[in-house]
Amino acid sequence: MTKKAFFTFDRQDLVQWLPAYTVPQQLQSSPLALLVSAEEMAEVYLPLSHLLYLHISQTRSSQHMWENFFQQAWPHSPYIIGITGSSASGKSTFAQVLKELFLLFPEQPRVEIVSTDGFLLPNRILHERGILEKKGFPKSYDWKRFLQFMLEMKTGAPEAQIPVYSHLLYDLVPDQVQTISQPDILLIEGVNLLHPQTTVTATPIQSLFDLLIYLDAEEEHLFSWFMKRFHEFLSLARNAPQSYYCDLANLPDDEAISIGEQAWYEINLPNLRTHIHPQRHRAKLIVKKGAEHQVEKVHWRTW
Ligand SMILES: Nc1ncnc2c1ncn2[C@@H]1O[C@H](COP(=O)(O)OP(=O)(O)OP(=O)(O)O)[C@@H](O)[C@H]1O
Ligand SMILES: CC(C)(CO)[C@@H](O)C(=O)NCCC(=O)O
Repeated sequence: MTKKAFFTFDRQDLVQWLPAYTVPQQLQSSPLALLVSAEEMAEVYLPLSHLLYLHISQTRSSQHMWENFFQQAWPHSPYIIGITGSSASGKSTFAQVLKELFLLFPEQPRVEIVSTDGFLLPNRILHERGILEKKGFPKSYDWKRFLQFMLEMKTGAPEAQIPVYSHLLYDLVPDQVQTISQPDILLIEGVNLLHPQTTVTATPIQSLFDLLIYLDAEEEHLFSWFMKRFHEFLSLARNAPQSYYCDLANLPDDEAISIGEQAWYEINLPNLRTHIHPQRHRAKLIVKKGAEHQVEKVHWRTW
């Protein structure tokens, strides 16, 4: 990484971003408190949310300036944050933590989370195209539909309906949609948000984000987080016969584990190495996590 292109902060630097902080009561009683400690909230996530608050406020004021200049009301458009990184890097958890913190902003914004998993092509089509083993690779998504959704959001559509993916079904959920109605802040999480996509859509998807965040971690940690979650899916599947993981849950442990490892080494790790990690410098904010998910360093792109 070129040093001049990024400001780098160690974890202990982050507290300086807030004049005074305590973990608000609401957060201590939230289900997320089981995952993210009060210390991590106070030392990392509150300072980060303050940084984002400033960025969001600055974007809003510049919008107001242009409204005055053009004498035109801007369409209702959410501030859109992309959260990207490897499978199991903690994107959905990170998005939920940010959402809880954003809800504490004085403006009380409406906040929604969307996963690009909903824009994966259904297994049937992945199978027809012979790319079921490439799930999560750029070519496994319907980017045109994703772009259409982003444009609807940015141009003030009253609501948009998008497909829903289930890890447990390992496919899109039939006849289920997520309805998004004019949020003020939209968090979008997915593995391949930084990939240029230039062959698929004329507009690069990155141009529709106000800020892109990359969650970075060593491969060995990502692998262990992936396997831990794989075990969680197996235990959930034991009582869910419709789950993709149900058959795996009934296999001897070592066979099930080797199927999980195969998904990591043959799909997610090649995706990380080929498409995801090499693009990380295109993010505005890179958050480096250590073995226990604790944030260790933060990089802010200066251009
Ligand atoms: N800050 C955190 N502290 C503790 N555990 C965490 C944290 N963030 C994520 N995890 C755990 O790591 C695993 C992966 O997290 P998560 O599901 O958020 O990842 P993801 O990047 O959204 O994955 P995918 O893209 O594959 O859906 C989960 O078991 C989650 O509980
Ligand atoms: C759905 C994605 C791409 C991202 O959430 C990923 O977690 C996934 O399912 N990858 C395919 C390989 C596997 O983990 O089974």
